[in-house]
Amino acid sequence: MKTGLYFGSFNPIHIGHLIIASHVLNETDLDEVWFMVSPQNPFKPSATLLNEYDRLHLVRKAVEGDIRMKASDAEFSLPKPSYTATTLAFLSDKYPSREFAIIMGGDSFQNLPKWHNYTAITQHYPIYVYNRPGFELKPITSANVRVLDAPLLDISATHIRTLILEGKSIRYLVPPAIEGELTTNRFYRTQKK
Ligand SMILES: Nc1ncnc2c1ncn2[C@@H]1O[C@H](COP(=O)(O)OP(=O)(O)OP(=O)(O)O)[C@@H](O)[C@H]1O
Ligand SMILES: O=C(O)c1ccc[n+]([C@@H]2O[C@H](COP(=O)([O-])O)[C@@H](O)[C@H]2O)c1
Repeated sequence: MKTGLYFGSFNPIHIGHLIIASHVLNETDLDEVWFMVSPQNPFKPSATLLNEYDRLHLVRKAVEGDIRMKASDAEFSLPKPSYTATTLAFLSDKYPSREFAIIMGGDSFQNLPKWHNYTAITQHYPIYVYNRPGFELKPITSANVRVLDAPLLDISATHIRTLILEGKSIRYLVPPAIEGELTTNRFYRTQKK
């Protein structure tokens, strides 16, 4: 079984994430994708971050009915901030018969050499990179990288949060199942200090 691990804050999940996951499943030999919801990215401020249980719930809703995808809370019980190398060691230990690969956008890939223990990641796990507008892909020699040939998607969670704050529509940017949840629960309606 080959599992693609898609790490992210998913604050909130959007159709960019889902299109990327589906593209990877269609075009590679990965059998499934796990969305790894990170409680706290070591590099990102937490001011705009919805609590991890709400973000996990939105990811679950977004992938409901697609048997190729699942939401994981594995990082919830690991130390914070969420260091990917730590999570990978934990998962490889817990699931010895699974083969893991990593899926990430060009913005994350560009920063990879600054990540905690990054050579443990690049030496042991293949990385599927999905280009992102505005980010140049510089090769990392130690890594087993496959750049996906796919259209660029100029969609970000930051833009979605701004639209919500301004009272504008986010229709088509998130799956319908979570658009209703975001509205009902008034998520991202107020700017946290
Ligand atoms: N439009 C996109 N194209 C390619 N990769 C993307 C896209 N959106 C997100 N990703 C990738 O998905 C992963 C998780 O991203 P994340 O949850 O931070 O979404 P985001 O839209 O970048 O959020 P934010 O705007 O809050 O920084 C990262 O590897 C990121 O590079
Ligand atoms: O391990 C690290 O040092 C590290 C540094 C920066 C980001 N990450 C992880 O990369 C993922 C992408 O984060 P984000 O917030 O851009 O969605 C998320 O799972 C972070 O925990 C991990």
